Amino acid sequence: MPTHPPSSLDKQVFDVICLGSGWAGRVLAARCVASGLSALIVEKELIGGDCPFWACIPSKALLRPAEALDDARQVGGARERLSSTSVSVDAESVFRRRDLYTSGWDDTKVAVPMVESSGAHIVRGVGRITGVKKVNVTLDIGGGKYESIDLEARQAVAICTGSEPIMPDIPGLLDAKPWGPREATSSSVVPESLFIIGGGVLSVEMATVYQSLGSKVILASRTPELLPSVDSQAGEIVRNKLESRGARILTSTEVTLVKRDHSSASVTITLSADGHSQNISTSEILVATGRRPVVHHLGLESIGYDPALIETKSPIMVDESLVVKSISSNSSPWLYAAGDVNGRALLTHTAKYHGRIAANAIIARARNAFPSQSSAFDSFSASADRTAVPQVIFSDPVVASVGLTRKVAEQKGRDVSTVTAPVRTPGATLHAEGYEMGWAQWVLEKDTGVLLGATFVGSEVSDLLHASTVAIVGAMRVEQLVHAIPCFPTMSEVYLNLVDAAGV
Ligand SMILES: Cc1cc2nc3c(=O)[nH]c(=O)nc-3n(C[C@H](O)[C@H](O)[C@H](O)COP(=O)(O)OP(=O)(O)OC[C@H]3O[C@@H](n4cnc5c(N)ncnc54)[C@H](O)[C@@H]3O)c2cc1C
Ligand SMILES: NC(=O)c1ccc[n+]([C@@H]2O[C@H](COP(=O)([O-])OP(=O)(O)OC[C@H]3O[C@@H](n4cnc5c(N)ncnc54)[C@H](O)[C@@H]3O)[C@@H](O)[C@H]2O)c1
Repeated sequence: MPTHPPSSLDKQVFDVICLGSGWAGRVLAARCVASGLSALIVEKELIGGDCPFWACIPSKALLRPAEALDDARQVGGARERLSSTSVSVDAESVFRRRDLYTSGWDDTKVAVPMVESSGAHIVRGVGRITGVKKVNVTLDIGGGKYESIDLEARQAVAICTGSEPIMPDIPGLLDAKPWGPREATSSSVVPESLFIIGGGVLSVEMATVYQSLGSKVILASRTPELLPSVDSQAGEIVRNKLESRGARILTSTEVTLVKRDHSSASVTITLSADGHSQNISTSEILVATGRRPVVHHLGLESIGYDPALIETKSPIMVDESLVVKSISSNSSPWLYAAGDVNGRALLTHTAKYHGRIAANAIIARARNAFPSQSSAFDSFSASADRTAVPQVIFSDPVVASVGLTRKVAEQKGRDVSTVTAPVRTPGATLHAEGYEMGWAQWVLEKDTGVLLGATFVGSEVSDLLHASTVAIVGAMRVEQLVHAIPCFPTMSEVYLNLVDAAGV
């Protein structure tokens, strides 16, 4: 039952109205309220958005038990307590742990109180823009009845509607009722075999989860390498580990036909690679072929936004303070788009960052204090989107990267060099005797030595990343980084290996 139907609203005018209660909308609303503005969040599903229920939190909750078991297996003294090397995670307990972290998909336990304690108002329903600073909210209350309310924003409306999975147009796929990210993160069933379409972040993380739970995993990527968004060596290391544990990885491969036999519950997949085709049988399929922004049915046409951009489901174009471009309006900037919907980086931490930047801009404009000239490091510009987006891929081993890869830097016409080093430090070997997979790389601007990108691959490397993020944002030169002394014996001594490799 909806807890905050439209009829529960005691006013129709708010300073700020957010469509969507994911991290982008929640951070934006909370910051505006903390500055004395009133804010309303409109949400059509669970309050909290994707991250706590169907994305980051359940996926990482599912990954952690196998990681902990692996760590124990690599450390003498702990290893001996495991009765045999074939000990694996207990699937039922893994799912139970995941259910705790998602609060059983009940948003009233954590997410609603969190928003309410921020002082933002919440209403359940589908939000739609009906004109400049105007929003309509409709809620289906069952029995063919709807509740609806027209609202007005004094300062701003923020589109924080997130993204949705892309379903590729493969004959038979829809009829086979494949899993998407929601089913993969909320399932309490371990399929005997799982065929994953896609070779990106979600594919690799879910391959790791279901392999650890006992499924036979087959992954088909149309790209020649796994994880094409990071440096190819990182994708190669992850591929080798998945294969060493029994997964079958098919690259440069297209799925051309899917056929589910509803009587036997098995699915036959037809694949094509190098002009040859083959059939593979599986019990379940996961589609992990990327996401696109939720821009349809938002009423954007009512304010002159190009219908072709809505039709093609293109990300909403925004300026540096995340104001929507290309709408017909004579009033000062009032419409913002934050998080996945603007397509800049589809990550929770960037959604939070966008919420912060857009809120800062809304507050400054409400106070007539918005600067006439913007600069990269003012608090109203989402400049990190262009230079220093960090991402941790929770594969085995973990891949943590920030900034430019060599390939992207070169595509941008930058003259760069790379230095690489093993994550082989006293800290790493103390962490785990079997620490053999660690690898790190910096991308440096050739003539200045300024750090542009960093990648770390290995167990427990995720927290190594932030130091490189700070160095990239600060445009630090590798000579300066010699003076950032990492502690002994920690894994951060990989930074010594990198400055050594850079010859400084
Ligand atoms: C399986 C998986 C794992 C992931 N793991 C990570 C991770 O480990 N780390 C990371 O940084 N990122 C991760 N991501 C990405 C992350 O989940 C997203 O980037 C993040 O949730 C985006 O937040 P958002 O606020 O933009 O949108 P969302 O969280 O998607 O919120 C948008 C909300 O808007 C609502 N909405 C849409 N239209 C309307 C409307 N018309 N009216 C009212 N409400 C509406 C939706 O119901 C939704 O609740 C993962 C994604 C997936 C799929
Ligand atoms: N740890 C994290 O930060 C995390 C985890 C999961 C998801 N996410 C985010 O969620 C988003 C979605 O993840 P994703 O893995 O679905 O997207 P992705 O963009 O990372 O990867 C999709 C992959 O699917 C491939 N593909 C597309 N169509 C295909 C087809 N018909 N057949 C075979 N392969 C095909 C693409 O080449 C691409 O490599 C990403 O932007 C990601 O950043 C983040």
